[in-house]
Amino acid sequence: MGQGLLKSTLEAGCVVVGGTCRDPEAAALSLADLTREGSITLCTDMTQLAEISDVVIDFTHVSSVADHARALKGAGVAWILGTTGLSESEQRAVDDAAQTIAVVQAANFSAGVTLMLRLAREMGMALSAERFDAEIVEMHHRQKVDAPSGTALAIGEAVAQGRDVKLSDVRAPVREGQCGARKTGEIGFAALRGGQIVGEHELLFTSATEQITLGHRAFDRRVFADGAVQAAEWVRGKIAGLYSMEDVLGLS
Ligand SMILES: NC(=O)C1=CN([C@@H]2O[C@H](COP(=O)(O)OP(=O)(O)OC[C@H]3O[C@@H](n4cnc5c(N)ncnc54)[C@H](OP(=O)(O)O)[C@@H]3O)[C@@H](O)[C@H]2O)C=CC1
Ligand SMILES: O=C(O)C1=N[C@H](C(=O)O)C[C@H](O)C1
Repeated sequence: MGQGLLKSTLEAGCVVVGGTCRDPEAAALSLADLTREGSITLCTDMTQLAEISDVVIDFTHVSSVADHARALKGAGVAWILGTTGLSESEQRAVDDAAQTIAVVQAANFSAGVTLMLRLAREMGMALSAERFDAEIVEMHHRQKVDAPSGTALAIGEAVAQGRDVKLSDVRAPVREGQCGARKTGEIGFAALRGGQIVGEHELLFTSATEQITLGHRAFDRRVFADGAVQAAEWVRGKIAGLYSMEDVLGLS
């Protein structure tokens, strides 16, 4: 995502002042085609990057989230956060930072998935848990490190919200072996991995007599990068708070 974000940001006419990397030499080489030598500052920590930035776009790894929250909150810099797979305590660090700075957090920055979340909420509201079993299937590239995807979990949250329950109370455990019959009201997840699949999500509501599905397929990772840059342009001048891609697209 780093390279795609750099391309999208430059094409949008924003000034890219720098980025973080664990190995500046390797990063400089891989970015050589995209930047003039010395035109961006490669920082080894977020505090350094925050000092020179108005907005930071962050698609990295969960292990960095708490540090990034501290650094950006300390510097008063807006944060566009796309990293997925956060634990409850990492999410608390994000929520805490959002008391001081503007944060746009989305598990998926595409307009299609943003709309899908709204539709999933409405379907959850309309299709009762007693009659319709809700299941979510996602497919991604072989390098993805977290499962289910952040998007799949966000879809699950949206269905649960529509049904006025907490996802943590109804999330089905991973099925394997003698796992027993499906419980009424459960929301189940299945994650498939292979090749270079960009990101596919399907929400299925199945009753005894019919099935309705809602799906999204991303063809190019560019869709996430462009959405994140749109969020970065939108967030400038916003007061502290936790915003979503629905806010950015004016759907909230
Ligand atoms: N919200 C959305 O729309 C989308 C979200 N994502 C999410 O963004 C994140 C990044 O995805 P992707 O770019 O594919 O992942 P990669 O593994 O390709 O890249 C992760 C980057 O994070 C950096 N990094 C910083 N700290 C760590 C660490 N402790 N361990 C590993 N890497 C670290 C690495 O930098 P370096 O090695 O250079 O030091 C690396 O370049 C994931 O959480 C993914 O799910 C992805 C696509 C869309
Ligand atoms: O890691 C990815 O690639 C993606 N991650 C996000 C997720 O976990 O939902 C968004 C998108 O599906 C691609």
